[in-house]
Parts: sequence; structure tokens; C-alpha cells
Amino acid sequence: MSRSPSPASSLDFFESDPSSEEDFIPRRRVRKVGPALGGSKKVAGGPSKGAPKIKINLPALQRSREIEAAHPADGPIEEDDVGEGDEDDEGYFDGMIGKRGVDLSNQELKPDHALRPLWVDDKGNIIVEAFAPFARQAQDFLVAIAEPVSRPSLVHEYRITKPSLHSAMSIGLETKVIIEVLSRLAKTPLSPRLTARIEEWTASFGKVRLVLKDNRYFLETSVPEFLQTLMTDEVIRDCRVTREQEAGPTVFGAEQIARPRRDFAIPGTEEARRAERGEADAIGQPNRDNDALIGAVIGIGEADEMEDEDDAVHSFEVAGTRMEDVRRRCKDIDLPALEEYDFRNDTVNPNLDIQLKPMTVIRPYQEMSLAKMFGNGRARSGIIVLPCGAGKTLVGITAACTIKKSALVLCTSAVSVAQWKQQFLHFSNISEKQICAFTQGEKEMFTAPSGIVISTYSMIAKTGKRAHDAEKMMQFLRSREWGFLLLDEVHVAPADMFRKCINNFKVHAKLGLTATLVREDDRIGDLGYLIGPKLYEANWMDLAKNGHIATVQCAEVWCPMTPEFYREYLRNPSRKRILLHAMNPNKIQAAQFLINYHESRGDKVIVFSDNVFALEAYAKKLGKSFIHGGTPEGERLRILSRFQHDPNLNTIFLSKVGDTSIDLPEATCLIQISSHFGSRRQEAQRLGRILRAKRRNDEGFNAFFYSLVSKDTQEMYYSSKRQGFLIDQGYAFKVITELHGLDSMPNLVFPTKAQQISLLEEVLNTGDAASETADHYMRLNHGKHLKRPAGTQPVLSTSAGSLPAVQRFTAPLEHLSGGQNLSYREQNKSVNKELSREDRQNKRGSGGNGKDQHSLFKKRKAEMDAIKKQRAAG
Ligand SMILES: Nc1ncnc2c1ncn2[C@@H]1O[C@H](COP(=O)(O)OP(=O)(O)OP(=O)(O)O)[C@@H](O)[C@H]1O
Repeated sequence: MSRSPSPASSLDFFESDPSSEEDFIPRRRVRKVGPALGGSKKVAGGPSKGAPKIKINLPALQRSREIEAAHPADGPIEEDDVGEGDEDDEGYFDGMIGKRGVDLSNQELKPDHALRPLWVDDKGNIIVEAFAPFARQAQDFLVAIAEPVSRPSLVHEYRITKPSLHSAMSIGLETKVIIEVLSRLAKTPLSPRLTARIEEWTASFGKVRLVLKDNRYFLETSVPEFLQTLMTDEVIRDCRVTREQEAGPTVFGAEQIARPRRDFAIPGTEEARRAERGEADAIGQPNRDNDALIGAVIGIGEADEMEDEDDAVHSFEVAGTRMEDVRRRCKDIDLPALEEYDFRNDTVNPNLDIQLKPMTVIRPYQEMSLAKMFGNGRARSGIIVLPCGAGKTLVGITAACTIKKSALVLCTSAVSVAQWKQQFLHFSNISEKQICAFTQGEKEMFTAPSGIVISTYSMIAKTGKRAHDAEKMMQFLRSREWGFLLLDEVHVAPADMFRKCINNFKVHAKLGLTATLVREDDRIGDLGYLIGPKLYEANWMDLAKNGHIATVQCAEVWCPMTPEFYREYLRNPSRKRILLHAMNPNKIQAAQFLINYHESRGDKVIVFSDNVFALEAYAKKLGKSFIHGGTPEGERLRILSRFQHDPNLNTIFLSKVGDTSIDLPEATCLIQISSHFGSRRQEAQRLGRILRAKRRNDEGFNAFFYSLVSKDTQEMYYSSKRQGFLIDQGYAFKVITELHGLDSMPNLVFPTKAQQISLLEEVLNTGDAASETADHYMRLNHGKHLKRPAGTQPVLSTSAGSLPAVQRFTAPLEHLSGGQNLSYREQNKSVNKELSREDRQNKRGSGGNGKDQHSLFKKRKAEMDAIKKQRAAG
């Protein structure tokens, strides 16, 4: 195998082929970066010299064609037809109109079809020509009524589903408008079958509301038939609360439910500044502009959008303890309950004095998402989906500043709690005593009539006996009405443990925030009734184009297994295999090469490994710092701070503790060496670590994301599964099969067969527990670090349950030679310890004032010190 001597040329594949723009629908391109760059070897699915090969691969369509073949036109489609591999779509696309491809073979094109951007079939599948005139406006509309399935640069795929129509109705769109706009944007006439289904499904959406009044929940509707359905339904009847003096449903006058329009400005927006300047008609302007634009395109006036409701409202009480049953049942009988909070007219709950600081300006997509939430003057419960690093925190804070009532914020870890608190204080005028944290280490209650509490899902959902102060805190939280419940990383909420958090409290408006509305189980659909419909979903590529998140080049690097590792891989059980493909010497060399290359370009590199054994082995071998679940807090903070500020520390190794929460805008390159099977969410969250790169607006700046995969192992399968979500967001993964200059790199690790065999011997002699991901291994092998410092939480999504037994076995190495050569171990020193020593020396020199620390770390340290002091005193 010959390789070019220059390391720089090895990455020319990015430079020579810098953008995904050329891809029609980029899925996966395999490109051999051979001896002559862009060379003579033809490559699978990749561009040949000079002419990029276009590859269209829409698995959904492909699959649907197979289904089509199995079922003659218009025959019934069974669930089983959908095929394997989409199991996670099942819940989310529950109630999808069609599961087959866009087949318009029998349709006639409209004469001016070239001007219209949509292909819409009779099952609700939509293809958008993103390059067509009015495509921009069409996409704004489609995000409101359909699920985005795939959005690469030129052709997008959407699907109309029951939940998507529910979202559309909940933000105030009417059936007539949906059908008419769709029809005008489509290149062919809409099929009567599709319009009939849209009409059928939307007939009942948005007509039932679940409201909280004076600590009591009521189901409300203005349609007598729906009231009848609800009151006679077995489950709902069972949840009903009948008080003596209220035998039948209450009837309110029409004025109590007339749909209002928003008459206030969302803080931090241009409309708020215009309203402050006293400009007439400032309120709701951005939205109206948008509506007017769509209206102009499709010829529908704003007045048509809403039909006035003027019937009386019927309402009956349901038990607060049965909320989940009520919500689920309403969804199941196709009467999903809208949850809206008329906070402006809530005189029972005291107002919270919170405003955005004047310097805070929210971005257009943040404003758009909030406009969906507050569009009708009330706070709609629902979910906002924005890419990692796009500023979900500020969206949540702005929503809290709009509602101005007590708020409960739930997030995934104590680090996030500290970050949320710090961000509230940074972006708003909330006083310190009105914002409290509820974690293992901090149990603060506000004494004012209103305030904000920030906690973690696991703190709230904990079962069993609690410490006295924690129990008191829970009573405090349960005893009051909350105007606003903010759920960060809301995709964790459907898990049994976390859904308790939603059902445990009396809340008026719920807002879920996430970047990745995907789970590998089928529970994502539960969010629809647990929290509310999806209100807004941003397009990652648009945000990257506008510089709000970084542009990322993604690559999968195929590392062949060495023959010795591969032989053992094939003969060992699957648990050991994980370690073998993670510790493949060719992979370690590839990691070393990429780290060197990117450090020399001035990048800051994060290397992710779920497997802690591999994490430590790589980091020590390559002389880098590492952080995993067992790293003490002080050491973590020290390493993170040095990574941010020290030009000599440019690479850190992180286990899954760094998947979320860690905010390192300095990082510009990610290398993933081992990951959690096929988790699409983890892949996206990891990518998210570099989307916020500080340098994202530098001319021509690209961040880099590499996944190192041992060739011909199960990693290949998992890797392509993991990429699914990002590919649907428009990212193109390029495959690198060879890294030029690697062989000639000075100080290459494991250069000889003997050293590689030594490594193999060590891997084989390591107990099976080393194949486990972070926390299992840490618990077994780093017992001394087990005690978490006060105030920290275990990271979510670690596999719980019983620990695997530690086994040692003697590997059959008689067929290997040179196995005794263990000289490489001498280099296996932990840089963490050196850093710690250096820091101690520096502190001694500077009086230990922690001058170089990031302010967040300083603050956190001060908080920790205060807690320790309190404990010592008490
Ligand atoms: N409108 C804005 N003005 C200034 N800074 C902003 C704005 N919106 C977001 N930011 C900044 O962008 C960075 C990323 O924001 P944030 O941490 O909220 O992202 P996120 O969407 O929650 O990411 P993740 O999903 O990775 O947690 C933060 O430093 C935040 O202060």
C-alpha cells in the first residue's frame, strides 16, 4: 500500500470537494483517496475524476416501491409492510396517511408546474424542489403541516401525518387553508383521497382543550358531539371529577373562548423594539409578513385563516392525578387536547418580575419558534426543535420572560442546571434570590411569591425515600401551580422514569426543547400527548448557511483491522469484539494522525469514546488528557479550562459524559473512536459539540467530524445507522479509506507487528467489563472515583441494571509471536496527573487564585466551596 508522504494532502478530499452543494441527495459517498489524489481508481458510489457521480438514495421511497410491488394500487397497507429498520419511525409517524413513495404517474402536470415547488401524492408524501421559485415559502408552510423526513440541499422530503396535522391545527391553521395552500403549491392537482383524509382528520383537531383553573383541570369543547364522545368514553368518564353542586358540564359564554390574537411583543425581537418606539402595528408583524408572503404566493388572504368560534363552551373537571390517561385517551379517540395558557388573564398566580436584558437580541429562527408558541396571545404547550448549539436556552428563557409566572426548568444533569441558572442570570434581569437550583447538592427555595426552580429529571423522578430536605423541596414544588414547565432535551421525557416529571406537577404551559426528536425505541410519539405537538423545527442547513451554527465536514474513516486483531475478532464472543474493534491498532494510528494533522492546523480536537478502557488507553498512549464518569470534578474542570485557554492543550478525550452539556465553543474538530451502537441521537449530540464553534463565522471556516470505524466489523453497520438522522438533516458523510502520509508519520504508535500483538494480548487479557461503556467500566475498575462530588449527577442514558461479572481468561496466544514485548506500556502515562501537578505548582506560584479559570467554573467552584463549608459547619 503506498501512501503519499505529505500529511496535508491526505485531507484534500475535503478541500477539493468542499461542499455538499453538488450532491443531489447526498447519502453516502465512498471515495478512495489513492496515491494519485482524485486518482485513477474508480470508487463505489463516489465521484470519478472530474465528474461527481450523483447518487439518489431515498430508502423510504425504495422501500415503498417494494411495498407497492407487493400490493396492487390502492390496496390496504398493513403495518408489517413497512419493513425492518424503521421501527423507530413507527410511533412518531403513527397515523401517517401514506407509507409509500410519491407516485404521480397518473397525474397531469399543471401548465405552470415549473413555478410550483411541490410534488404531492395521494398518501401525503411530499417532495420539494428546494431550488424552485417560492420553495422558501413552501418550506415554511410545510414545516407547519408536515414532518420533515429528509432535507439535503436540493430536494426535500416531507410527510403529512396525523401528529403533523395536529400541530398545524394547534398553531391556528384551518383545514381549508391547509388544503388550499397545498393545492396551489403542488405541480399536479391534489388527489381527492388526500383532501378527504385531511378533512377527516382535522375535523376534530384543535376542538378540545385541557385547561388548569384554580388548581383544577378541565376538559373544554365547544362542539356538543365531542362533549358527548368525551363524557361517554369509558376512560375519560373514569377520570372525571364530579362535585355535588356540579352534576353536569359547565357552559360558558362564547366570549370566554373567542380566539384572541397576540397583542403583545415577544421580548428581544424587532417587533418588541418597534413597539417600544411606539410604532403602530408592530405586534405580530414578522408573522404577518410571513403569512402575507405566503398569501401573496398562493392567493389566500389572512382573513380566511381563522374561522371565528362563537359557540358556547362546555367543560367538565378531570382528576389532576389522571392527566396522562386523559391526554393519551383524547389522542387515541382522535380528539387530542390542546393545552393553552391564557397567562395574561391569570390573576390567581402571582407575576414574576423577569425581563430580557436590553442587550439581548433573539435570532430570526428563535423568534419564529416563539411566534408559534404565542401566536394567539396564549402560551401553547408543545415542542420546539432546534439544532444543537442554536440557542434553545435563550428560546426557553424568552418564553419564561413572556409568560412571567413561576417556572420550573428540568434538564438532564447538574452541570446543565448550573448552566441554565447562569444563562438566566446572563440574559434576564431575574434576581439571584428568585432563581433556585434543586440538585443533590443544592436545595434552594424562593421565598418571594413567584420564582424559578431548575432541577434535573432524575432528581424529580426519584422514587423511594428521599432525604428530609429533598422531600421538603418536593412538597414545595408539588404544592403550587406553575405557569411554565420547561423541559430541556425533551426526547428523554418519554422514558418511564422521566414522564413522572411531567405528571407530577400542576403546570399551565409546557415547552419541550430538543435538537433530536428521535429515540431508538418507539416512544417519541408519546411526546405529542405528554407535552404537546411540535410547534417548530428548524432546518440545520439553513442555520449553517446563515452562520448561526458551524458548517461541518463529516467523514467516516475506514480502518482495516490488523490480521491478528481480526482473527481474534472473528473467534471471540460479541462482548470482547467491542473492545477488539475499538482497540484496533490501525484505528489508534488513524486517531493519532488526525489529531496531529488538526492540531497542526490550529484546531482544538475532542476525541469521543464510549468505551472507557479504549478512552484511557488511547489518551495515555497519545499523551492526551481525558475525562470520563470517574474523573473527579476538580480534575474535569481543570482539564476543560486548560483546553479552553491553554494553547498547549489542544486535544481532550471525552466519554459520553461530554455528549451533552459540555459547552466548548473552542472545539473545531471531533473524532469519534467508539460509540453507543446505532444511536442517531448520540451522533447528532456529538456533532452538536462543534456546531457552536466560536470561529464559525470566519471566512471559509469548516469544523470537522470524523467517525473512525474498524472495517468489516459490526461498527460499519452501526455507523451507517447512526448517521441516519444527520443525513436527513442534509449532512453528507464522505468515506475515507486511506490516510495519506500515515505510514511515514514520525512517532507513529504501534508501528511493529510485535507491539500490535502485545496490545492484542493486553486486550484479550482484560476482563469483559472493559467492553462496557463508560459507567459500567468505571464502576468496576475505578472504584476509588465512584463517589460523585456533591452537586453532580450521574449522566443520563447510561445503561443501568446489574453489572456484568468481571472475568479473566487466558487467551489462546500460542499462534502469535512476540507477545512478550510490552515495551509500549512505558509510554502509557496519564497526562491528567501531569496537568494536576503543573496546576498545583502554578497555584503555589500565583497564590492559587485560579485566575485562568473560566467564570462558570469559578462560580461553580465557589458554590461547591460554600456547600462544603455549610456541611462542615452543620
Ligand atoms: N440570540 C442570541 N444571541 C447571542 N447569543 C446567543 C443567542 N442564541 C444563542 N446564543 C449563544 O449560542 C450558544 C449556544 O446556545 P445554547 O447553549 O442555548 O445551545 P443549545 O441549542 O441549547 O445547544 P445544545 O443542544 O448543544 O445544548 C450559547 O453560547 C448562547 O449564549
